[in-house]
Amino acid sequence: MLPMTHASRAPIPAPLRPVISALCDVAAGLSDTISRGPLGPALADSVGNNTDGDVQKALDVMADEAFAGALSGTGVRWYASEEREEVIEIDVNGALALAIDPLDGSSNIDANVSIGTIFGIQPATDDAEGTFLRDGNSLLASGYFIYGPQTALVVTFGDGVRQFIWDREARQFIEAETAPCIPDTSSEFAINASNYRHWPKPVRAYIDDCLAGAEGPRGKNFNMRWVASLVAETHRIMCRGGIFLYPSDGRKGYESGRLRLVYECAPIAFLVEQSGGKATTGTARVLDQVPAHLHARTPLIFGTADKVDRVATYYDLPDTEVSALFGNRGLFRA
Ligand SMILES: O=P(O)(O)OC[C@H]1O[C@](O)(COP(=O)(O)O)[C@@H](O)[C@@H]1O
Ligand SMILES: [Mg+2]
Ligand SMILES: [Mg+2]
Repeated sequence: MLPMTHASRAPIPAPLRPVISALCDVAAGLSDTISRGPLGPALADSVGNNTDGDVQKALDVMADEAFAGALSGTGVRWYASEEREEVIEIDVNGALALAIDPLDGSSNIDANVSIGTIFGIQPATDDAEGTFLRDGNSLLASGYFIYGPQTALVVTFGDGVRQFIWDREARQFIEAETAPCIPDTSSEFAINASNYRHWPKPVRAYIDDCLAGAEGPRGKNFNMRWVASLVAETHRIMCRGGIFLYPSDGRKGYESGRLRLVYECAPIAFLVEQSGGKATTGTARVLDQVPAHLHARTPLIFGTADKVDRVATYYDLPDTEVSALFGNRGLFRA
């Protein structure tokens, strides 16, 4: 089903309509299944491990198979999924490549907390894997479905961000007149604080300064959120600003953070930039990163532009300054 665009907005670019339509069909079905919770099939059961060693839940596999199975005839040649070791070919004549995190936030399936699907679409080359091992500047579109109190599609085609809400009665995604636009100011940060001891010093110093609130170098109070669903954190930040951090850390396997560049970070970075925000690794723009391999991870810091810029300044500070509790950091108050 093609989502219904708002009268005041441009049509969806013609070459992308079949694939967006297929993604919407699958997402609508997933939304129904997810919303039935314990009345439906067991979605949160562990069914194995993916190539990265992540535990796969039944819904991870169900979503991956549903998306892969819906793409014939949509112009998609290559399908790369977080849940599959290798790229698969859908249609030899297709001109598009789809990277997807079929089910994001799978630790929240059993808890009735918002989860989602993240995707990025780029032109296909003849090289299956090589198509995806390019920087994010080649993205034609990216977006996410959020399965929450509302099921919604938030998407960019490179010309701003658009939002389509799933109308359960009309059984149609209908475009809202307004799309989320990251505000310039916010006092919220999102990070999994249980990893504090593993973080790099600049991140620790940044969070120390937020936690110190009005009595610290920033001279103002902050609030913290952590949903553990990247789509839910992104949606909140798109709607009301703030910053999200999943840095690299000292744990084995987290040297480049947790989140995957191809399936999660680049698509989210494209949306965030199109919404007026910024997305970096802490020191470099996410969309300029070239994945070393299909499942490569990268640190991800995104949100309100000046907050993301501020984190970068902590990476530039001399070691003595980031190590000291507050040091002279009061010199750059909020
Ligand atoms: O459990 P942690 O380490 O806080 O990680 C939470 C992060 O992991 C993720 O769940 C990873 O995505 P998947 O659920 O697709 O593996 C993100 O949605 C979330 O931001
Ligand atoms: Mg994910
Ligand atoms: Mg996933």
